[in-house]
Amino acid sequence: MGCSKWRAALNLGHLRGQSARSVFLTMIMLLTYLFYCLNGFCESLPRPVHDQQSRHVKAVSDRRAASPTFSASQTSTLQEEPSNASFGDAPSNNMSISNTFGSKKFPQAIIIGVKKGGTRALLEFLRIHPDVRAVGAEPHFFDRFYEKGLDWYRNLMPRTLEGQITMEKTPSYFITKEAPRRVFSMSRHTKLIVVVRDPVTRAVSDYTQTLSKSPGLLSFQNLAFRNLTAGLIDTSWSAVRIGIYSKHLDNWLRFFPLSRFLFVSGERLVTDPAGEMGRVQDFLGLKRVVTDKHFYFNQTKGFPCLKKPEGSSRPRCLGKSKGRPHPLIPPDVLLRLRNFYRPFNLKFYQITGHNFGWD
Ligand SMILES: Nc1ncnc2c1ncn2[C@@H]1O[C@H](COP(=O)(O)OS(=O)(=O)O)[C@@H](OP(=O)(O)O)[C@H]1O
Repeated sequence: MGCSKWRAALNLGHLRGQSARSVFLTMIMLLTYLFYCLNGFCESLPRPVHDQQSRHVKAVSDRRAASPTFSASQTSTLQEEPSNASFGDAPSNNMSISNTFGSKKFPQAIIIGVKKGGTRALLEFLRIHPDVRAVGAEPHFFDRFYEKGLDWYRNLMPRTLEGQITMEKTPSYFITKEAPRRVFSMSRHTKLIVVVRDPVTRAVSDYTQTLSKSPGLLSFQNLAFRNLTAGLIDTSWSAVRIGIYSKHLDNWLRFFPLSRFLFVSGERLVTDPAGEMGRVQDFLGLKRVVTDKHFYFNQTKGFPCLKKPEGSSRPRCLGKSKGRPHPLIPPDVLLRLRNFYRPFNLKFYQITGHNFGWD
């Protein structure tokens, strides 16, 4: 009898010991996760900018607690210093808000345009690269939110580790008059990427987007022409104006040398994404990690898609608003528009030293 009681007691003790061990292990796991999150590693997925704005308040208090350390993590070409100290409380160099797991830095490279050029595709393709970290949403700092200040802007950026490049894309920067001066003030060394696409197709794509939001919109030709019978193009319509690339580029060239730009062909980004990504990675001083192994052509979508996008192990194409069918525009309307753009295109080819083949 004594023996069986002891055996039962021993079994129970064994069970209690096991459950205590699993509670202990769970606690350890929870604590590790908590520590991991506190250090910003739960933030790897892109958040809407507004969400990030609300976190700004917390970040300001974080910053007060953390002593800023100069980031020696970047290579010499990518290490930046804002050249203009006139921004009220703006930092005098790219001091980083650092912790053990990286720090937030100003972007060393920005995709500044053009709207409907293929900017989202380029950013998503770049994000596969382990040395690139980018904001998912468009920050619109240099056009809409400039008064919020550089600290606000930097705080939107993801944390980067040594050797990683911070990036963002906001296609409207390319046509914003004040943007070149503002970007220059942040850093004269910022690398500028412009994805350009045939301005006629781009205009139709732009129109398609507006039409999807306002179904009662006037026809393309009604908006594109000041006088339809005389064939006078309405350059005040943004869908037309954005495509005058040479004019917008002139504005940027007053601040940045041509060597600071990379012009990516929106057409080649579709027909040869790996080839175009090779040029982009070279320009950014990155190892050519993103190659043809990362892409496959999705027949249904009619566009290249990623085999393994950032943070996922499954293939993924861009959303429905990217690569959607365009309404049919009368050929004579397109021809007139093409004739309108020709001299501007030629000037653009001349400046950039690259014939994009739109004419
Ligand atoms: N891989 C892939 N998948 C889908 N779409 C692709 C891709 N590569 C380039 N494109 C072209 O990108 C066009 C949208 O350009 P943007 O991303 O610059 O648009 S936006 O300015 O951010 O709204 C979009 O324009 P539309 O075809 O008019 O929808 C596409 O032609």
